[in-house]
Amino acid sequence: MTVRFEIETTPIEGLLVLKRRRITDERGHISRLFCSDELAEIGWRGPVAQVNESASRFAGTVRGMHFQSPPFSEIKLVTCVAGCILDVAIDLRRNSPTFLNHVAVELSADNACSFLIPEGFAHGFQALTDDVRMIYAHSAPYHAEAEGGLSPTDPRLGVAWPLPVRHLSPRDAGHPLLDADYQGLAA
Ligand SMILES: Cc1cn([C@H]2C[C@H](O)[C@@H](COP(=O)(O)OP(=O)(O)O[C@H]3O[C@H](C)C(=O)[C@H](O)[C@H]3O)O2)c(=O)[nH]c1=O
Repeated sequence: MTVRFEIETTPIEGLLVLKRRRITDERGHISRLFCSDELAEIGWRGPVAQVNESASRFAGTVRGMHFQSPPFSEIKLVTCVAGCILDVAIDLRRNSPTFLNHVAVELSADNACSFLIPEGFAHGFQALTDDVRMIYAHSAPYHAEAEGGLSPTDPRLGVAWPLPVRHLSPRDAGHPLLDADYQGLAA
């Protein structure tokens, strides 16, 4: 039973939305971004290997769709601490009944929600406001050689970005479209 988070399931097994319970007083509030005890109950095995933060200056910016291949597959806990984004996770697990399906959730500083994304998923987001700030907890360290990416505008993925896609990095703009026999990631 989690105390610090309300857990919301999604149509994809293992992919969860965590709403942080805030402790408020006249000064403002405090909430827990990560809790190993509580997250162990819902799939986060092992330590936090790395925490990243990123800033996206302009609404419309899309970053993604990124993943690390085995043996560096990672669980991600994605949190928006300023502004608002549409966050998207795509199931790349080779034998999953929801293979290549995705879930999109709005994360914002105001709604206090984070996205818990298991191993075997690609992740990306679109900034819906200017001046978005993100915090990521990763269960595995960054390994550039294991990094992979899918095109965020691949029609086969069918992600409905709310705003015109802007400010893609050259790398993200260059991800190839999926070919018909794409097999996804092994467990
Ligand atoms: C993630 C990472 C990146 N880098 C280097 C690699 C590039 O030279 C540079 C920018 O990386 P990238 O363009 O992948 O950054 P984002 O597009 O913000 O990617 C991030 O946002 C998407 C949505 C994600 O899901 C990724 O997990 C996360 O990496 O930082 C590092 O040195 N260490 C790291 O841990």
